[in-house]
Amino acid sequence: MSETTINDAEIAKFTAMAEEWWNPKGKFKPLHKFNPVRLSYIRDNLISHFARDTTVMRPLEGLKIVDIGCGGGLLCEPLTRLGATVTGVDAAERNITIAKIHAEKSGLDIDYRVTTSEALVAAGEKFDVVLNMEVVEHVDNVPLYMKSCADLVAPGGLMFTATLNRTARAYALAVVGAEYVLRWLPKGTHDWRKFLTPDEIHSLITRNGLKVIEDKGVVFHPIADEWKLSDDTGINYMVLANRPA
Ligand SMILES: C[S@@+](CC[C@H](N)C(=O)[O-])C[C@H]1O[C@@H](n2cnc3c(N)ncnc32)[C@H](O)[C@@H]1O
Ligand SMILES: [Mg+2]
Repeated sequence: MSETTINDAEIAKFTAMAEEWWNPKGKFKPLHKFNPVRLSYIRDNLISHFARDTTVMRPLEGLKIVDIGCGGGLLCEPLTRLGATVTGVDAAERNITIAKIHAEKSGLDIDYRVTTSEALVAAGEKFDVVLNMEVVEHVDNVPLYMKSCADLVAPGGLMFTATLNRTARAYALAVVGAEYVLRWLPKGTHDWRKFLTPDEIHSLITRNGLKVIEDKGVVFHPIADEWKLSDDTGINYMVLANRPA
C-alpha cells in the first residue's frame, strides 16, 4: 500500500512503553483514570442508539466494535465483558502482544490484530461501532486516518473520536502540566501542533459521510481526583458521530 497512517517514531514510543499498559500507576495512569468516564459514555450511547435492553448482563451482545489504536486493550476488555464482539487493532506489535496476554489471563475472547484502519478498509471490513480514542494526534496523514476510520462504520453505525484540542489551555495543561509539572506522562508524549480542534474533527467526519451527533468535554476535577463529562471541550474532548442508515 502506498499511503500509510503510521508514524514510525510514534510507534517506537508506544512500543517502548508497552509493558506498562495494565499498570494503573504507570505511564498510562491518565488513561486508567479516564477509563470509567469514557467507558460509561460509550456504553450509554451504544445502549440508547442501538436500543439495547439495560436489564441484561450483556447489553452489547451481537454488536461488532473495532477499537483502532487499542494499545493494551483498556477499552476492548470491558466492552467485551458487556457482550460486544470486539476487534482491537494497533500498529505496534508489542501492544498487541501485551493485549493478547492480558485478555487470555482475563478469560476474554478478543480479536487482536497488528494492523491499521486503512488496511481494514482495503480488506472491505465494516463494524457497527468504530472507536478512535486518543490516536488521531499520533498518526501521519490525518485525512487518510479519519477517512479510513469513517469508512469502517457500517450504515446505521457510530464512531467515537477522542483527542486533545489545539488551545493554549491544552498546551498549558495537557503538555506542560501533564508532562513536565505533574509528570503524569513521559516528556514528549504529545506534540501540541498535532492536536485538532472540534471544528477540524467535524469537517474530517462530515466529508466522509458521517453526521456529528455531539461533542463532549472531559474535565479533570483535582479535588475528587476524577474525570467528569463537561460541556467544556477546550482540552480533552470526544466527538460522537453516526453513519445514516
Ligand atoms: C495514546 S494511545 C491510545 C490507546 C487506546 N486507544 C486508549 O485510549 O486506551 C495511542 C495508540 O495508537 C497506536 N497507533 C499510533 N498510530 C497508529 C496507526 N497509524 N494505526 C493504528 N494504531 C496506531 C499506538 O501504538 C498506541 O497504542
Ligand atoms: Mg494521546
